[in-house]
Order: sequence, then structure tokens, then C-alpha cells
Amino acid sequence: MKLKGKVAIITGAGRGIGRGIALRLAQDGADVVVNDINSETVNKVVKEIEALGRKAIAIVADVSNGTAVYAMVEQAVAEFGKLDIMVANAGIAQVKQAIEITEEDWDRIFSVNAKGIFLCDQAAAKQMIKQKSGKIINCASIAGHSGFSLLSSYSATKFAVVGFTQALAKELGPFGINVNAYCPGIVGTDMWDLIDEKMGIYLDLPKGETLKKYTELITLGRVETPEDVACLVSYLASDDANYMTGQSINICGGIIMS
Ligand SMILES: NC(=O)C1=CN([C@@H]2O[C@H](COP(=O)(O)OP(=O)(O)OC[C@H]3O[C@@H](n4cnc5c(N)ncnc54)[C@H](O)[C@@H]3O)[C@@H](O)[C@H]2O)C=CC1
Ligand SMILES: CC(=O)C(C)=O
Repeated sequence: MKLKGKVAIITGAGRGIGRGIALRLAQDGADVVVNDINSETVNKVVKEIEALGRKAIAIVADVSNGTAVYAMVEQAVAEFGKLDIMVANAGIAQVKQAIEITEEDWDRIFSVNAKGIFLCDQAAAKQMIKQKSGKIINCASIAGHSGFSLLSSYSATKFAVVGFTQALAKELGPFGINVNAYCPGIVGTDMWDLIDEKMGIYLDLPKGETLKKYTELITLGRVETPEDVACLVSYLASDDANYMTGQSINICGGIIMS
């Protein structure tokens, strides 16, 4: 159990990739703070983690709200005494042609995907600096390494995550804190159901066909699962990754290679 005795916060963990990461870190021995804006789903995930014999608490908070994020970290430390791992996973998608995106659209997606990462990382870093150790793990995407058509605002937020991850790694290295990001490809979650449906309208494709078209780009020939992503996050959260920092790692079945 490589994360035995560790305490982790995972944001956006009520479903999808975040849930997969929460369950995997618990299987590896960590106690887990399960965050989401959806109270029903977080409570279900807490029960799943307790069934694995680990401690878990639910914290319903919007990662784009600084007061709520700081209160979440404070509550985690009050409950468990420390914070070893912050997985800033929560994110939203937006499928539109760039010429159609409104200022409100742009501000909304940046407030969750970029500002949310900044707030979670900053609140965690302040606690981890006191401890002189910690692992901050941000969710980017392959869309943060290569722009995706009809996902321009989304891609821009993920490029922002990659840049912030590098800069923060440089600032926090002297405190024994590692900062890295994971970059999934096409993961079969509710987010991709939405992308499939909305892109299908632009591409004039029936439901399921956009996902099929994108699946043809995957070298390993199948859609990614949350568990595939969780394997990388489990590594980044562990002592095995003590010499890795500032990296944004593609875990995408070979859609893009670099
Ligand atoms: N599904 C995919 O193919 C890929 C997803 N990603 C990224 O992975 C992360 C998770 O994505 P999925 O699990 O697929 O999405 P999802 O939509 O299935 O799940 C996202 C979860 O985050 C929660 N959430 C949304 N806004 C929030 C907020 N403001 N505060 C707290 N929680 C919030 C939602 O309630 C939901 O439970 C996102 O950052 C996404 O951009 C990256 C690459 C590929
Ligand atoms: C949702 C997402 O990040 C991709 C690349 O599909």
C-alpha cells in the first residue's frame, strides 16, 4: 500500500475521472477528501471508499470559489491533521466554434478549469509549505498540448494549467513539494458523452459517431477509462515520483506523442 497514511483531496470526484482517482488512491492506502459540487454523488463515493476500509469525508464546494476552497483545505486538515496530496481534477467542457464563444462562456470555463486549479493549488501549497512536503497534481489534457477544433476555450484553459504547473513546480521545489499534471486523451465519461452530442451537431454526425471518429485516432485502439488515468495519478502521488516535478504527462493511448 504505497499511499498508506497519506491524506488526499480529489476535486470533482463525484463521478468520472475524479471518482476513479479517489477509489484508486484509497485502494493504495490513502484517506480521502471527496470534493464535488454535487452532494449526492460525493456521498456515494465516500461510501465506496469506506467499503474499502479507508476513511473518507465529503466536502461540497465549488473550486472556482476561493472562500470555499480555503475552507475545504482547512476542514481536511482539521479532520486528518495534514494534507499530503492535492489532486485538482474538477473541470468542465465547452463545445463551440471560437467565433461563437461569448465573454460569459470564456469567463465561466476559465473560472473552473484555470482559476479552480490556481485556488486549489495555492490553498494546498500554503499547508504543504508548513509540512515541507506534498504532491500537487493538476488535471490538464492532451488539449493542453495541442489545440482541438471546437474546444478552443477548453484547450486554452488546459494550456494555462500546463504553464501554471511548471511555474508552481519551480516555486515549490525548494519546499519539497512536487507539482505535476496528467493529460488524459478520450476518456469514456459524462464529459465525453456531452462532447460527442454537441460536436455531432457541428459535424452532422448521429450520437456516438463523433466518439467513434476520435477513437480511430487512438493508437491503442480503445477509449480510455478513469482507471487508466488513476494509474498515473497514483504514481505521481507516491514516493516513487519524488524526483519528478513540473511535468505534464500524456496518458492518452498514444493519440499524441511527445
Ligand atoms: N473525459 C475526457 O475525455 C477528459 C477529461 N479531462 C479532464 O478530466 C477532468 C475530469 O473530467 P471527467 O471526469 O471526464 O468529467 P465529468 O464531467 O464526468 O466529471 C466532472 C466532475 O467535476 C464536477 N465539477 C464540475 N465543476 C465543478 C466545480 N466548479 N467544483 C467542483 N466540482 C466540479 C462535476 O460535478 C463532476 O462530478 C476534467 O478536468 C476534464 O477537463 C481531460 C482530458 C480528457
Ligand atoms: C475532453 C478532453 O480533454 C479531450 C481531449 O477530449
